[in-house]
Amino acid sequence: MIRFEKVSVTYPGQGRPALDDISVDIEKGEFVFLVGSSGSGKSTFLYLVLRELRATQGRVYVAGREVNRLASWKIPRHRRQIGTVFQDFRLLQNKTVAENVAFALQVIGKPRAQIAELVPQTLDLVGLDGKADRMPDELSGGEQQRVAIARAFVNRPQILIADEPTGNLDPSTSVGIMKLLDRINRTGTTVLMSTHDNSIVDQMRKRVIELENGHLVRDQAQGAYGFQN
Ligand SMILES: Nc1ncnc2c1ncn2[C@@H]1O[C@H](COP(=O)(O)OP(=O)(O)OP(=O)(O)O)[C@@H](O)[C@H]1O
Repeated sequence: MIRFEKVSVTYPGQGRPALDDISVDIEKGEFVFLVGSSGSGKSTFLYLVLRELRATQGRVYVAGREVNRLASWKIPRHRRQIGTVFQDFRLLQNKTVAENVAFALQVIGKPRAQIAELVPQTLDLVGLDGKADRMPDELSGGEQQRVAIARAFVNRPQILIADEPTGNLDPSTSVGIMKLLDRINRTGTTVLMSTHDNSIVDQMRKRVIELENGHLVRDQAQGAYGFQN
């Protein structure tokens, strides 16, 4: 589903590459944690998948397409198959919960009847039934993140990218968010999540890819946050 072949990225004016000769293969339906200290290259990795950024060298394939070579008019369609969730939720503050989720479908031209069906269904899935008419600032952080996940998932993307999704949440709320991401993964969605949260990585025991100064230093099935034999 996601394949990096000898990928390097050097930002303009930087001597040292942010990613250096990364090769990795992520299969459809996998759940992968991307870990590493600040500046190790995690966001750069995610930006490549989204084609927010192009590799300086090497090839990035997403769902069978080499994204570096995508014509610019094809990029929106490419991004449509990837749902994204961020640490800071990024909800539209002047729209209700249901409107935030519906908006993701409106911008891609989904018919009204389909939106009316998918939005409540997805709010139900993320545990927000009954909160459809609330405004984002009337919700807890965990609930806001659930809205963001509903918005990312409502179009049933093949891939869900979560960049530090629990970074602003307390530990017990984070556990609920992880259960939800796990449930989404079980529907067949490939989940790629960057995190600094060692207890979550240790609890989930999923594949762990660790970056250090732009190098891939560990790729371990059912791994922990720090290396353990
Ligand atoms: N737009 C940019 N221009 C120049 N250098 C950049 C740019 N974005 C990132 N970098 C550099 O690339 C390296 C990797 O950064 P990246 O943001 O991918 O790390 P990260 O692992 O996501 O860090 P964090 O955990 O703090 O989000 C760092 O050395 C960073 O300073």
